[in-house]
Amino acid sequence: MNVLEPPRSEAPTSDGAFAAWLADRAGRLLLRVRAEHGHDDPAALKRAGDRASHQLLRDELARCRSADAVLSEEDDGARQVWATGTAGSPPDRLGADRVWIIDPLDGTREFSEPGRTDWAVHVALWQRNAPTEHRLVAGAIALPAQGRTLGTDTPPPRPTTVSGRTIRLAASRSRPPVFLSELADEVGAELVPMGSAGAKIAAVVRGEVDAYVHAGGQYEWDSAAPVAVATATGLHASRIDGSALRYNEADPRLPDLVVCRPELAAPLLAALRQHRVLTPATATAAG
Ligand SMILES: Nc1ncnc2c1ncn2[C@@H]1O[C@H](COP(=O)(O)O)[C@@H](OP(=O)(O)O)[C@H]1O
Ligand SMILES: [Mg+2]
Repeated sequence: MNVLEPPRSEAPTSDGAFAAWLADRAGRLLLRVRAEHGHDDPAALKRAGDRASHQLLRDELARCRSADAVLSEEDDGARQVWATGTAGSPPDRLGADRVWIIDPLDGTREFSEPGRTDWAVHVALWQRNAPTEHRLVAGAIALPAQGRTLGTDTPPPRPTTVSGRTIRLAASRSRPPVFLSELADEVGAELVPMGSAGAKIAAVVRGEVDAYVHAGGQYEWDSAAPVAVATATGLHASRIDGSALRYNEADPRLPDLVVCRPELAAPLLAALRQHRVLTPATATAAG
């Protein structure tokens, strides 16, 4: 879906359309930041992109969804794990009924590299009374450099299965799990290195790859919106042990996941079972 930028006042009322509208707006801003800064100072470009997108998302959420809580990668203390005995008061989001889980710039590294299109903006809505285990009721992935936004308001159709060709398995280009090459050999897959969890899950949604497997570290904001879109499309999404992905937890770490065509879930999870025994799921090739 391509969303033309509407005037500020015309934020959609439905949460799904609002998520897509908001992610798209932040994406357009990031394109401007990238064009204005250039790539001479990648660290400064990353900082500028993170801040600009976070501020836009925060401002619009405060303006249009003021009663809801927010969990953003760029919030101070976002990575804090809350447990009984933790000093201070728990974050608002833990008592809220509706929480927007946002990653203002996923694939920050790729954003700072010229010509790369594998970076994204994630906007998801978690709702306490939702009927699913992940409780994500709306979400959108903006892929600004690809000129598209995928969202739950108009989920793309599930990609058709192409039989007889090699399975394509998307993997982090900078932090792939150590076991991934072996796993790919075992299931007869080729690895497709890519940046950004959102870009990789969007590639599964669009049928450009068949699966995405990650282990070794991530946070809720890295996968919430992409998982909302993937499951709305009918794809499988779980932890690599097959258990449910859960969001708005006291511990925001969500270190591993598998997103794939439904028919690949059983063989991939069976192969992953062996590797989880052999390799701690927290290990990555590059640390
Ligand atoms: N081992 C790890 N620990 C923490 N975060 C990780 C990680 N591996 C990947 N991620 C995060 O997951 C997102 C996708 O990573 P990758 O591009 O390597 O697939 C990135 O988000 P950000 O770009 O928002 O920081 C990255 O920081
Ligand atoms: Mg991220």
